[in-house]
Amino acid sequence: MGNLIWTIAGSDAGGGAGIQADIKAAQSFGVHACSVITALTAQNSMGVEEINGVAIKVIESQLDALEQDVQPKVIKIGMLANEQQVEFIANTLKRYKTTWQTPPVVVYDPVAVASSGDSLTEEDILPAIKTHLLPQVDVITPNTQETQILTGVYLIGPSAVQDAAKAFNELGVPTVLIKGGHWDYPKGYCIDYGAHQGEEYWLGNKAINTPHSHGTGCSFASSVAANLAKDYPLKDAFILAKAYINQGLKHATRFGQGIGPVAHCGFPHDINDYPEVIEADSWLGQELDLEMGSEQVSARDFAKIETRNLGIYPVVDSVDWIERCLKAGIKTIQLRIKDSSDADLEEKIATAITLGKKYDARLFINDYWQLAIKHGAYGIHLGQEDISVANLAEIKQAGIRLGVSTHGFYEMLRAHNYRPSYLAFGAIYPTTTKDMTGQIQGLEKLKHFVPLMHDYPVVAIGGIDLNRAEEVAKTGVGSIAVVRAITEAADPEAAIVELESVLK
Ligand SMILES: Cc1ncc(COP(=O)(O)OP(=O)(O)O)c(N)n1
Ligand SMILES: Cc1ncsc1CCOP(=O)(O)O
Ligand SMILES: [Mg+2]
Repeated sequence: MGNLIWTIAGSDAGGGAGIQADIKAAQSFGVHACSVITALTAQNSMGVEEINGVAIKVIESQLDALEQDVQPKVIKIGMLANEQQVEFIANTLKRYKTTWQTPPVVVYDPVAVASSGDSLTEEDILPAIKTHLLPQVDVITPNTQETQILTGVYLIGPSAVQDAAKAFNELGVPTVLIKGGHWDYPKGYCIDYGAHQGEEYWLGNKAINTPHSHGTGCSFASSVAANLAKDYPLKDAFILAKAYINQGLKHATRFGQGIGPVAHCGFPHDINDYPEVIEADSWLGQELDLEMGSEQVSARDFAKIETRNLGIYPVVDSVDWIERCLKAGIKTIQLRIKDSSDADLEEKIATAITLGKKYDARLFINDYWQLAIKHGAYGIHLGQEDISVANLAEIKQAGIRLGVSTHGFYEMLRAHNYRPSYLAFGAIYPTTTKDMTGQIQGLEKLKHFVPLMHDYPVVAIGGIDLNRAEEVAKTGVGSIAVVRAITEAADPEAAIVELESVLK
């Protein structure tokens, strides 16, 4: 069931962490949280006074009541008070994973110590966590201290962080998100590390200087859980969780006499709250010793486009279509030829560029950036894989605009590193034009993407036809790229007029 998670965690009487934080974080992302309470902690902003673990039969009855009603896609685990609870939850998760039609994804925040420094367990539960619980966990979100305690790896540098993630893999957890809030490497920065399905992600930003950080761990893990429940890919859930915490730390205030709680302010809509996707060619990448791809020649700040509203943007595969659309008044267009063995490729590209100039239009060449530079194109459109291998410095030096494809929040921020001329976002809907399996973004993500990236011209692409154009236009997007809505229209010229009128 989407848009719903279970959180199995402790109650914080102070209202800043535990179940209370979990519910607020999930709610901020539009996700409902069912709550199974493992302990009633007596704590306030100054410390933990009592833990009060809940009896197993009471935990069991909460779980049974929920199981009879709703089976979530994601279960978030937080504080477990004693060894008995760890074993019981581990066995229960094992049963869910083997008997439910869709096994739940388990996100575990290994809460052992509160931000006040006080222990949050009644006894030493470490051996039970390692033996019983971790093999049932899919995603773990430890901080520096929890990583060191659980793996025995001391985080002295980036390679130690990678080693710790591998140690978690060996303990049975496939996906690891290590939070660097207390790591302070490089000095003054907060770097988080993710390892998932053979991919690695480093996210970073300047540390936010506030003492009021109570509940960040719970809120981070619940944000990850909520966004996974929405079927967002792990890397997007990771980005959103970090942006959510940054936003919350910036707005955090004190309520009592001690450490105040992280604030819960809804979906993070300010790009300044988002971390940098750290790549090898950046200053942070060098500090972390990340390896540069051998072919990569990077650059940023590409030529600007004179407007943010690129209008209806046909993406077509022939010179004939280019000419037909330009004659019909189109001002932004792309030549997308996917057959690189086409004998007349260069001639087609050169002719399309000449036509673009004749009709005073913004003509982008997809993929063939060398030919586009050679023939003086207005712009080049590249995919995420292409920006790792294309010579971006040459494109920039030629003064040619660069459009970049993005599929989700992680790729959005990766593209933002290069400050391209526009950002494309898609596929918004399923399409038969290109295999976009697992990359359908939907309208809700576009609604967030447009205000976040308001400094760029934004192009929505994928499965958009006349019927859908209106809801897409309502997101405020300045351009809609289409293939079939024009090339398969009974009357392409009329389709162009109708699409343009919806976007205006
Ligand atoms: C406007 C626009 N947006 C996205 C794409 C897709 O480009 P890319 O990711 O390079 O994939 P291919 O088009 O090469 O299959 C696009 N072409 N135009
Ligand atoms: C090239 C491309 N990139 C993302 S979706 C897409 C195809 C869009 O085609 P259509 O408008 O026919 O769905
Ligand atoms: Mg391409």
